[in-house]
Amino acid sequence: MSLLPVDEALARVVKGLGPLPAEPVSLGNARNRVLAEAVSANLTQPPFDASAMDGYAVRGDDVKSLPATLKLVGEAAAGSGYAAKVGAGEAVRIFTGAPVPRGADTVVPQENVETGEDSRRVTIREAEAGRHIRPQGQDFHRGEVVLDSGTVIGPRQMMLAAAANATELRVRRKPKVSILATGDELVPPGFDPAPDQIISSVPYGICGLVLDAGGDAKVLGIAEDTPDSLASMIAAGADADILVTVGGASVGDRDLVGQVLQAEGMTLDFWKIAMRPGKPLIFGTRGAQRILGLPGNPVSAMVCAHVFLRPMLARMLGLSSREDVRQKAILAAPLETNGPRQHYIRGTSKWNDAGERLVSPQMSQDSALMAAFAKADCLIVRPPEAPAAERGETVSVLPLNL
Ligand SMILES: Nc1nc2c(c(=O)[nH]1)N[C@H]1C(S)=C(S)[C@@H](COP(=O)(O)OP(=O)(O)OC[C@H]3O[C@@H](n4cnc5c(N)ncnc54)[C@H](O)[C@@H]3O)O[C@H]1N2
Ligand code: MOO
Repeated sequence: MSLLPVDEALARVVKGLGPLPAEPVSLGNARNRVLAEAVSANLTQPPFDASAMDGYAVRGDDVKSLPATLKLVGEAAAGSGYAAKVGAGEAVRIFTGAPVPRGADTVVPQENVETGEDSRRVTIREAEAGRHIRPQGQDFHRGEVVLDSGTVIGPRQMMLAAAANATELRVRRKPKVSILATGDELVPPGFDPAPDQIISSVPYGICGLVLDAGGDAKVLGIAEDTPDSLASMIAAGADADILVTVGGASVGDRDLVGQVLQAEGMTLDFWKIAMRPGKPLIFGTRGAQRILGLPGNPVSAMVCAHVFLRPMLARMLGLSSREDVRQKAILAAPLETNGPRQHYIRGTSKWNDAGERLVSPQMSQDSALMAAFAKADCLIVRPPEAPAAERGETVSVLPLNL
């Protein structure tokens, strides 16, 4: 029986997933959240015609012929403007950010002005009428949409929202992902493993990926390889939007996850796909909950999370554009003919002078190798039965450092 192709599996995994409801968040906590509603400016910026230089505010008409000696009538500083109107033959000392006083239409930088012994007069040496003023509303106007719904809030967007005086934003609720490891050989990080035990590392990788993708991650712990232990831990993940299990997905006598998930109410959608690594992937639903049963091999689990879990989270956050971020790269070493499964080959890249990505497949593609995987920067995506590829050929890669 031929295995389910990756693209079809992906379509089934994201089917019916849409943006989660909106919730408020204070601006200081908004980093990496996704706007559920557009942000409109609550004020106009700059709120007044502002000086862009330290210098003198004058009337353009008065500096048509230079040098021009003008009467110094006052001062406009940032935060305290000059209340009166600048008249003919007058200049006002002004600082960057200060409101340009009425009557003036030009700021002359102080480098172009001479101040003599008489502190009531200044001589303008060089000037360009109309220069060095930031007009009111040059950045944005009150009521203008400054950030669209669906925008990911980064540092620049936080600054803009603050400038627009929006102190609370409406963002998508974070998708809740609970992560359950399974296997009698596993102990949590920080414990002393017995000779036949290893550290449960995969949940931390999945946790990091979920946080990076804008979700909320909860590591549930480690279930033993018994139906009872699995069932009670699966119950602990009932409130998650997505329950992720790690391990026990294959065909071994202790690989119980698929059966127990179904006994606990999961409707199985698929189990096993044409993917390498990641063949034993399980996917099903339990009410509104999505369940992803990842293979235990660390690289298999993480590659499946990149290919399936990230797009699920993107959909729930209203970020469909993040689903396929494949890029072109040039092979720096040849590749063999591919088998029947879509192969995600771990690769490392260099960039040539033309800015092209040159990718080398890592020596070993064993799906248990975490140290090599941590050094990889992309996955070379090889379709099923792809013919052998020569050095210099163009391939498609999925960047890992998203
Ligand atoms: N006879 C067959 N054997 C296997 C097949 C197969 O088709 N026929 N498929 C292989 C493939 S491909 C994969 S991938 C693995 C997946 O197996 P499971 O999902 O059942 O995973 P486990 O057996 O539980 O573990 C595999 C491996 O990963 C380690 N592991 C598990 N959980 C963690 C964790 N939380 N942190 C770190 N490492 C973990 C576990 O100790 C094993 O070494 O099956 C192949 N076998
Ligand atoms: O599919 Mo397994 O994930 O090849 O190692």
